[in-house]
Order: sequence, then structure tokens, then C-alpha cells
Amino acid sequence: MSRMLLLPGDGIGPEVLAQAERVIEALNRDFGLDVEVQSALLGGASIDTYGTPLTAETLAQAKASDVILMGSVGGPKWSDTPFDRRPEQGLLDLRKGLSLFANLRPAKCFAALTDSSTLKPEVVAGLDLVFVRELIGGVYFGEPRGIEALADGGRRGFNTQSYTDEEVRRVARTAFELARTRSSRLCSVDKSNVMEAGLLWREEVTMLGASDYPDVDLSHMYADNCAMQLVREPRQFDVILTDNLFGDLLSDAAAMLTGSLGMLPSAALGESGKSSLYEPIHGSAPDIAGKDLANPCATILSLAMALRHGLERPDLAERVESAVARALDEGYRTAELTGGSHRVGTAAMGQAIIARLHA
Ligand SMILES: NC(=O)c1ccc[n+]([C@@H]2O[C@H](COP(=O)([O-])OP(=O)(O)OC[C@H]3O[C@@H](n4cnc5c(N)ncnc54)[C@H](O)[C@@H]3O)[C@@H](O)[C@H]2O)c1
Ligand SMILES: CC(C)[C@H](C(=O)O)[C@@H](O)C(=O)O
Ligand SMILES: [Mg+2]
Repeated sequence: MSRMLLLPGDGIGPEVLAQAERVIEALNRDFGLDVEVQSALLGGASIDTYGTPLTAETLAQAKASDVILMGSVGGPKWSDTPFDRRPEQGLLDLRKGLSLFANLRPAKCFAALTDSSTLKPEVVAGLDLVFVRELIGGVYFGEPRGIEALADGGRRGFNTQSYTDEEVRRVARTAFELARTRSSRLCSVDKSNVMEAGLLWREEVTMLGASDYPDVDLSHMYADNCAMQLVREPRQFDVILTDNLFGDLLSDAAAMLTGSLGMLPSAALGESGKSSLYEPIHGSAPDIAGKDLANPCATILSLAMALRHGLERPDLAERVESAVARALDEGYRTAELTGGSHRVGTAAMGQAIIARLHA
């Protein structure tokens, strides 16, 4: 028996996670999955109940779980509170508290959605790349940070971009290992032309590649060029290794290559054998929350990643991914996706996927 913790969060989080939960129930009932599910509050929902976005109990519960599946956190209700009491801080504390340093964000264009991208079909058809985003370092966590009053009466906001050699090496290892299971090509993305932390990043990745992964074809790219190349010719990439902030930005941009932000799953991994966290890359989408409009595919595909990486059930991961592909092939589309023949809401999309688990 494996243990899974569900953290629905805020906005569309509970809506999309409810669909993933139905998939888990179906897998437990019909396909030999043996997962015990618990739920807890995270983000704004936790602030409203406990006054803090992540309680010590929930963190302990997460540590005691094999895998954690999260919806999304945040929203306008909490956007005026100090950083340490914002919903997003709960997620950052969870990632840090579990030492989840490597964030895999696959951007895959399903055949049925080739026409749903804002880019030409011939640019995105067959796209299949993965970001390996460093997740618990960089400017998100660097000190000092703050907003201070200046002598002239003005104010200064400041954050610190910081990486140690070991922080770079451990996430780079994940990326090199992943590249070996794919086409053995790795592109490391940084701003080593501008930042010392970027220069150290490039040097460490280069040294690690030369010493431990000479078989992997390593290239480097500046982050601004990478943003441009992603929309110019995205299929040149296979595995992209990058830092916390660039990975956040570039993965949202890459989402549109696949048709929608609502399609991209993610896996946050730490040391093997420890708990890992799975979540769609999108946010709480306050503009569509509570309307049965959200696309649950990213969350259901995140569950597939949990089955593959955390629960050692690659067979069930493939079953879930195939069910998503089939639902799309048969024309099921949530509101934000173009094309298709069955315009459905969040719950009906979940149902369409569950119905295709058996095929
Ligand atoms: N991992 C997370 O929990 C996470 C990620 C990103 C943003 N956020 C938070 O979410 C809140 C809203 O942020 P935002 O509006 O900038 O980003 P967002 O990702 O919530 O939404 C951006 C746009 O994409 C659409 N969208 C997102 N997910 C969708 C889905 N599954 N189906 C259909 N459409 C979808 C939204 O309707 C919106 O128009 C903020 O508080 C932000 O901090 C949380
Ligand atoms: C909500 C926020 C902390 C988070 C991030 O910036 O990492 C989100 O944008 C993401 O992509 O998971
Ligand atoms: Mg993001």
C-alpha cells in the first residue's frame, strides 16, 4: 500500500484535483493500484482555516507520504498579505521542506492538439521536450531580500540570485540522467553573460558533463535566446536544464506550444526514495474558478507522472496518458482548447478520460 496526499489548494485547484481523484479511484478499483489517499489544506485554503499557508502537520503528512498531488494555490483574496503569509509561500515551503530540487516539466504536443497551438501546426507537431527546472534555489530563495526605505524617501526592492556549486550539480545530474534515457542531448540555459550565478551555473554543468557524462551532447544557450528559439523552432530541444526563475517563465511559454497551459504536468523530485510532489504547472486561474471550465488534463497527467516516478507503476502511467490522448483524439475539449467536436466542462472531461482507461 502506497500513501498519497492530495492538496487541492485554491481556485480551480480543487476542481481539477477532484478529476484526478476519480482517476485514482478507478485505478484502485479496476487496475490493481493500491494507494491510500489523504487530503490536507494548502495555500489560501490553509490560511483561511489555520492562519498559515502550510502547517507543520501538513508538512509532516507530506513527508510521510510516498507522493503528493497538488492542485494550485493563490488568488486575489490573499494577494495583499505579506509574502510569508501568502498562499504561494506555502507551496515554496513545501518544495523546500521536502528538498525537491528537480522539477520535470514535460511539454508534449498531443497529436489531436496540433491545431490548438497559437503556432503553426508544422512548428509544433510531435513536440516532446522536458524542462528540468531547479526548484529550491536561485532568486526565489536567495538572501537578502526585502523592500527597504531609502534616505531620499524612496524605496528599494531587492532579491538575490544565488546558486552554490552543489545546488547546480545535483539538478544537473538529474538532467544528464534524463537525457541519457531520451536522445542524449541536453541544453543548459542561463544568463552567464550577465550574472555571476549564471557563470557558475555554466561552469559547473560543463565540468560535470565532461567528467561524468561525456556521452551526452551538451549545449548551452542564453535564456533570452531560448525564449525566442522555443517559439521559432521548439523541436530542436529535447531536455532543457535551467534555473528556478527561467524554468518558471520558459515552461509557461512552452505550454502554449502544446495548445494550453491546462495541458502541462510536472514532477518535483528530490533524493530517491523520498516523497515527491506532482502538480499542474498552471495556477489557480481565478478568472475561470468555480465555473466548471478548467482543463483537468494537466493534473491528470501529473498523476501519471506520480505513477511513473513515485509509485513505480509505469504501466498505469501509460494507461492514463493513453486515456487522455484518446479523449482528445475523439474530440473532447475543455473551453480554452480550439477544435474538437465535444465541448465539455471539467467534470465531463474527467469522465471522458476515465471512460477510456479501459480501452
Ligand atoms: N503552482 C501553482 O499553484 C501556481 C502556478 C502559477 C500561478 N499560481 C497562482 O495562481 C494565481 C493566478 O495566477 P495567473 O492568473 O497569473 O496564472 P494562472 O496559471 O492561474 O492562469 C493564467 C491563464 O491561464 C488560464 N488557465 C490556467 N490553468 C488553466 C486550466 N487548467 N484550464 C484552462 N485555463 C487555464 C487561466 O484561466 C488564465 O487565463 C496567482 O495567485 C498565482 O500566484 C499558482
Ligand atoms: C505559485 C508559484 C510559487 C509557482 C512558481 O513560481 O514556482 C508557479 O508559478 C509554478 O510554476 O509552479
Ligand atoms: Mg509558474
